[in-house]
Amino acid sequence: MALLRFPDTFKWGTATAAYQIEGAFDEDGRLPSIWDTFSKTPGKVLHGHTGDVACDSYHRVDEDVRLLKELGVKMYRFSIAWPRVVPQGRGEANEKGLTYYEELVDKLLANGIEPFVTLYHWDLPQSLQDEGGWENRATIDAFVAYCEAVFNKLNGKVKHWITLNEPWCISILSNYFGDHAPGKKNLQAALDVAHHILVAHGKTVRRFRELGIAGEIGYAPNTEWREPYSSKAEDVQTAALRNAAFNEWFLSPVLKGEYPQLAVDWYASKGAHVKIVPGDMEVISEKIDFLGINYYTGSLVRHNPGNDLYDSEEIGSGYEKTDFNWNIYADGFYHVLTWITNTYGRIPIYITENGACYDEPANDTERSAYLHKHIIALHRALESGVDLRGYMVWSLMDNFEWAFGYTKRFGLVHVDFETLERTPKASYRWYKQVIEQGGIEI
Ligand SMILES: N=NNCCOCCOc1ccc(-c2cn(C[C@@H]3NC[C@@H](O)[C@H]3O)nn2)cc1
Repeated sequence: MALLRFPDTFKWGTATAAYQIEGAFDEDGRLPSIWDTFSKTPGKVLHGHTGDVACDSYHRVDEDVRLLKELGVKMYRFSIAWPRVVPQGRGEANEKGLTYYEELVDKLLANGIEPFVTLYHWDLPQSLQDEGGWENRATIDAFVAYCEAVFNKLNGKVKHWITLNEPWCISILSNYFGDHAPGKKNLQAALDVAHHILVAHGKTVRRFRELGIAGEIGYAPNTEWREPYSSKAEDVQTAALRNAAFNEWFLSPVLKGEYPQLAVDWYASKGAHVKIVPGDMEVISEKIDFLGINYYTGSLVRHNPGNDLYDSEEIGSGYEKTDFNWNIYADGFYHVLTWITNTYGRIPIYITENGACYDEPANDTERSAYLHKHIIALHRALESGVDLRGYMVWSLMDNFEWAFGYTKRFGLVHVDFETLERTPKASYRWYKQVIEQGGIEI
């Protein structure tokens, strides 16, 4: 057996998000988010599950920090709930909300764990949604003001900041497919949301620099990798379109100041357009310090007119799948990372999410096998010149997996949602060893 070692500077971590783990949905001044509304709307979330209690992490900071310490991670990515910090969405900040996060950060630092903060992980204050949410450009400045309140509270303690998590999910999944909050099914609305969150990202980066906040700022798009089923022109074109619409749509505006023309033209053929105000693209492409990349899956695709928004069909057969019914496609991880570097130039990259859903604890060796495959792909990318700085497993613990509620388990730690008891899984022990040895056996 050989050890695939990562550089000593490479940071191993894990990740969670506020609405998925905190609970305490109405405590200490928190007001509803769009996910409180969505999860309480019949038929939106499996079994009517909500984030009211979740993993009760709001009340179990010491227990969760202990799990992180024992795991041996050097960084922990979590998100800050806007509805706790500025409950009305704009206006007065809630000191109890800010203090909760300061205490969490202090406990992480006291345990030698670097906090990696996500400012927006989907929990938009409902009061802003009542005014149009991200479809309304006014929400952009509300977001910048919320971020400024957090920057000022945690400046000097938090050194890595992420503006948005998975802009594709925030915009397309939530406003075209309607699977996530607020559950709209309108392509123009989805493109409006996508553009406004990108402007909000850029304005926040600009404010971060103006305020002279310590540390680095980036953002975390989710990526997938689509390969053409055949060398037929229509299949090659379809794969290019899927990669443009999923990956480039949220990378090119930030890293090149332009939308991918292939997808712009495709959406125009569907009657949808990006409403760019002069100056927007310069704001969106305000230089970032690092890129967070989330990767889970990919597939072959082929041309299939009318099958979906992109006249495409994903080929699922022939791949092992996780319990999320996603292909296990580790080569796609290598391809997307090298493609990013070749397309946009060398930029520091943290893997801000990679992980697998296996619902039965007995299948947890499958989770370790998934991680093993993807860490090999990561090492290949590193060896190929990708500037990889760290890797965070999604997720530290089983949690509220959005429209699937508590039925889909991504955690290294099992959570009994009746008792809230945490139990490290075999994959927790496997990952602990990876961290200790700084790499994996092959
Ligand atoms: N109605 N038709 N729908 C068709 C459209 O579905 C096609 C694809 O849908 C998707 C795509 C991607 C996801 C997803 C989930 N995670 C895991 C979370 N990441 C952030 C963190 O919070 C984790 O929980 N990352 N990505 C979900 C659904």
